[in-house]
Amino acid sequence: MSENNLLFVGTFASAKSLNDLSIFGGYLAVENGKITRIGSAKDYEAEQKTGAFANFKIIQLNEDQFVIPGFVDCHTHAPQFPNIGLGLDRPLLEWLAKYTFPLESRYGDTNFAAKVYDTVVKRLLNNGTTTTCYFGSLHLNGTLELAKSVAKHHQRALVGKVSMNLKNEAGYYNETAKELAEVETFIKNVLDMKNDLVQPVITPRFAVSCDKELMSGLADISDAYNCLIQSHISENQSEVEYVLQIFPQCKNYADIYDNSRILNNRCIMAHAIHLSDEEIKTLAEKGVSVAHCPASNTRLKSGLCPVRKYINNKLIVGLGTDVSGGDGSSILEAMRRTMDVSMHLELQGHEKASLSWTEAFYLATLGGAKALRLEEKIGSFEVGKEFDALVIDTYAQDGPIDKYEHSSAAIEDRATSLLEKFIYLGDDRNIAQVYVNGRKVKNITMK
Ligand SMILES: Nc1nc2[nH]cnc2c(=O)[nH]1
Ligand SMILES: [Zn+2]
Repeated sequence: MSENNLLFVGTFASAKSLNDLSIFGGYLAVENGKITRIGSAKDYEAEQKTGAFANFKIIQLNEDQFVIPGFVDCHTHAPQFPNIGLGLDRPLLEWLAKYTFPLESRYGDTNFAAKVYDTVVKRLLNNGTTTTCYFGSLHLNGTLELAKSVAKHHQRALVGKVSMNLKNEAGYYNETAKELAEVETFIKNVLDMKNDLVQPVITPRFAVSCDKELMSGLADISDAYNCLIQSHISENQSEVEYVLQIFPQCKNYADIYDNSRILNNRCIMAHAIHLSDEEIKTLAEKGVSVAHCPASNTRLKSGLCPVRKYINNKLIVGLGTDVSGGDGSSILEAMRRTMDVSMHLELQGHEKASLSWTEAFYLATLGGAKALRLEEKIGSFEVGKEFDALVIDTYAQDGPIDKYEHSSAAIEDRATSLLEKFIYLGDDRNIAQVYVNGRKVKNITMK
């Protein structure tokens, strides 16, 4: 029996598209990290008898347990985790100046960075986030510590060294030539790690912190290394007004980035709350994806992001926690906030704006994988994809979900109800096992 060959037997749920939730009972085989076979319960019985699975470690789930794809967090700030749940009394630009830049400035200290980042990565894996797209800080070596923590704990991630060259009160920025050189060194260092799970992402913070020269230089580096590029757009009304003042030649916020050549199908933009129809069209045409961060958008009083409208306009959308603007690091929580914000929009008169729990589940998994251009590898259960997955134990001991004898007779499909309950009520106590590329990175002993 090989530890590299795993055979899960039980119930599997994954979203194949926004409107196609697939739930089936049967088996799923993993060899060297990849899904190699999927079959029905009947196939399993038959093949088992032939000894076809003799070389597999069998993980037999009970009727209250099921397997789902790992969660994808398309946007969070690792260095801001010490501030999680603190300082949420100011809107964006004041919040950055008062709380965020002073904290991020400390990550020149690599010991401090290593300690914080280890805690961050462990917390996210415990929450079932198998893939994260991270903002680090301005510091080259500090952010390399983040890449090292990710590799050490076997998470899948995109890691970005933040770029800023415009002055701020905290003195937290770099001169342009130094910044461009450091970004290139950062990329080379991450690529030299030769870790298939970790890739660099170019990270101009936003147009308040970066001029056109820096952003165009970063666009060139992104093209040269075929790297993804991430930033923030149109999060807060005062931010939008300010950037239009400092880029008077640009007709709107998207135009600023377009002029710097950073809008393309390798680009992920966080927030995108206050976009005009023209900007939505530009982002969709360029193939830009949006990281929707509902917790942060509420806590920093930024606004209600019209996700349904974006999906209808063919924008690719994934979910982000955006710590520490966001007050939680769990994608389960982000799914619920997504449902709430979309319902608040509907209650305000935006027709059919609300997103269902199955749609939120899609955004948290395959939607996020698409947003990060990882859909060929992860996000759903298909033969050939890498096995990033969570084993869910619905009624875990001391967990948040109680088992009742009777629930609504209208809910016929037991497996679907278990997933629905987990999405509305579950937390990390229900996430019994976490796998990244077939390797177990969390294990709670199950009944
Ligand atoms: N929410 C959020 N928005 C930003 N815009 C620029 N930087 C940040 C940040 O750190 N957090
Ligand atoms: Zn952010």
